[in-house]
Amino acid sequence: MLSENLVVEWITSTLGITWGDATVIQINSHKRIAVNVDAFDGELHWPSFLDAYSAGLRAYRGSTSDIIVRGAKPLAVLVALRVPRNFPFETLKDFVKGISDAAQEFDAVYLGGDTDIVETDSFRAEVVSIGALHGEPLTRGGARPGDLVVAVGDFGVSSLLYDAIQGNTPPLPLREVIRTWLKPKWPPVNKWLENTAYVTASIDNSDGLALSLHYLSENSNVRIELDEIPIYPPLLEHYTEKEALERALYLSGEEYNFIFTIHPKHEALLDELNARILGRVTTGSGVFLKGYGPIQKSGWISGLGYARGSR
Ligand SMILES: Nc1ncnc2c1ncn2[C@@H]1O[C@H](COP(=O)(O)OP(=O)(O)OP(=O)(O)O)[C@@H](O)[C@H]1O
Ligand SMILES: Cc1ncc(C[n+]2csc(CCOP(=O)(O)O)c2C)c(N)n1
Ligand SMILES: [Mg+2]
Repeated sequence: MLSENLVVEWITSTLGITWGDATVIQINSHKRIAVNVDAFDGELHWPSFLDAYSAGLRAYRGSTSDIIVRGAKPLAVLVALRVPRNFPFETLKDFVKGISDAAQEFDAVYLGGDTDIVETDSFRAEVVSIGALHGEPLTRGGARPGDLVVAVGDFGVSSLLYDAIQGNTPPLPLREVIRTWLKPKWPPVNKWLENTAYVTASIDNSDGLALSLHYLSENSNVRIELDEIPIYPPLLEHYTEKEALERALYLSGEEYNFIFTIHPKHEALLDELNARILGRVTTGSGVFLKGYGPIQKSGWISGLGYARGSR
């Protein structure tokens, strides 16, 4: 049986592709662009509570998050669509408007794309996001001992939402949870782009907090020691503290929180970036939380669901 990590490990090692968020292309000695493609799949990324317009916003932001987290300013987007023949046209229009409006927030141009109409009932959009780099591109590999580990927003919204729609929680103000889930937890983007020179490493939380922290730790060859996790407060109302913590760590993908590292002499910037200190980078390996111990390398792996990662 196939899983994302099995396939991606084979492709990247066979073709010599560097594992990471968006890829960077050097245009000439002083110009670089960042490019990312991300699929928005009707089965995997479009839960029933999501209206078509919001799905379009998310499809754009899911792809564009990867270029912003590398320090690039969004410039343009291309979208390939695979649409079932019996798909409601109005729903499709709303989806495309969502993408277009999300791009407009950054003055990014919707340049073009491709459309296939198919007989099956599976909808899919591939979103290519292109951005301009004005400084050095950020990677997952630049964290150094002594740096602060920081993040924007709370973790675990997805876990609460998926449990609630399956009827596994007591009734909750779902609208509010969905609104929080829809918002990418990025720093104010202009402030972020002005200050990427002070950031040493970065990643966005698409596959869960624990996996994201392990990727930072492994790529930077450092140990991460955390003092606290910003848990989405409603989780603490519905689960025990340990359960809420583990949900935030291991079941928290698709939230797009920016997680990054920064030298402590730039701590004053954190307010402007809406970021909170979770802990510190030290020498060694692994990810640890005070009072909890080692954090497992576990999160969302396509094909396995929420599972332990090998990579
Ligand atoms: N089909 C593919 N061909 C070539 N490279 C791929 C393919 N699928 C994934 N990769 C590469 O593998 C790495 C991991 O991919 P993945 O999609 O998990 O990136 P990510 O940024 O972690 O994901 P997300 O879309 O959740 O933000 C990336 O460097 C990506 O470019
Ligand atoms: C029913 C249900 N359960 C769980 C999830 C969670 N989920 C789906 S894709 C993904 C990671 C981001 O995708 P990608 O890595 O492809 O960008 C996550 C966390 C869901 N959407 N629906
Ligand atoms: Mg990513």
